[in-house]
Amino acid sequence: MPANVIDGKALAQKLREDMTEEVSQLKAEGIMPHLTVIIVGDDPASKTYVNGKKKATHQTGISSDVIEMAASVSEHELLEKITELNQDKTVHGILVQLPLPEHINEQKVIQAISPDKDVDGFHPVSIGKMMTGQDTFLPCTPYGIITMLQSYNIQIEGKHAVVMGRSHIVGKPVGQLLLNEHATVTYCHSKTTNLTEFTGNADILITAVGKPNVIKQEHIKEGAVIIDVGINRLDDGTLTGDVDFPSAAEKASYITPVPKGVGPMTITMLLNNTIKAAKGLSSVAN
Ligand SMILES: Nc1nc2c(c(=O)[nH]1)N[C@@H](CN(C=O)c1ccc(C(=O)N[C@@H](CCC(=O)O)C(=O)O)cc1)CN2
Repeated sequence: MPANVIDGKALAQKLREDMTEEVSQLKAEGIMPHLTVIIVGDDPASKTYVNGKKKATHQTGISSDVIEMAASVSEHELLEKITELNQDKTVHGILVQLPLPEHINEQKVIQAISPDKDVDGFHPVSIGKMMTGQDTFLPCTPYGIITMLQSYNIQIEGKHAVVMGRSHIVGKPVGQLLLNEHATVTYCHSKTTNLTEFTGNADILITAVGKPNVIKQEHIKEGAVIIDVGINRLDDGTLTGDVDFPSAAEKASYITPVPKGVGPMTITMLLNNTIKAAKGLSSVAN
């Protein structure tokens, strides 16, 4: 039987409708959630994602602004801007779009953001809290993946989840969140040998490697849940994931498409985190 397709776009839409309600309630209480996004340089993909964030906040009633900095900006200048935003009580969430130019130390920048405003969930304080199962901002793409699985009533507990990729943004945190939900987690990466031994054993397979169509039907287990985080733009301009969708869909039980799978959930969870930040700040103020 062909797989059920997990419709990330529709789920994101539904969640955003609920968030719009919540934002209007917050506004009625005198709280105006505000997100500030910093983009450095003019990478076209980053610009698209930042525009998506701006549009999504606007549609949900969250106020936002985008600070554009030249690719030549110094690390010091960027850190100063973050310090200024940390002190600004009208700003609830701060996000620095990644990647940054090579002369800027990404970790230093992430660590400069106040953990109270870390809506990306990348600060070591947020990561430490996530690892110890405490309430915190969760990284948006991994959080979106868990939300998708839960919304489709896909069992995580006791399942073997295999994560391909070990980036700070997706691979590592999604494995931790799956572990928090009581999955048995295996990480695979570029140095893993006998990769198909692992992928073929996965009840839940998360691919975040950025290589078009590397996972095919023969690499997966019958009935597996396939979550494709890859966003690969082909020469003809079309987007494709890490998974060969048509062949894998014949064998999987659930599968996410690219586009309109995991992608729309990333920005949705950012909205969720911004609302959470706004609520947190209000309780501090009261
Ligand atoms: N500070 C951050 N930087 C980056 C993050 C992040 O979470 N925080 N993640 C990615 C990029 N990203 C958000 O920033 C992102 C990626 C993909 C999508 C998305 O909706 N994709 C669509 C396709 C869009 C297209 O046509 O290009 C989909 O898959 O349907 C949203 C956000 C790296 N940087």
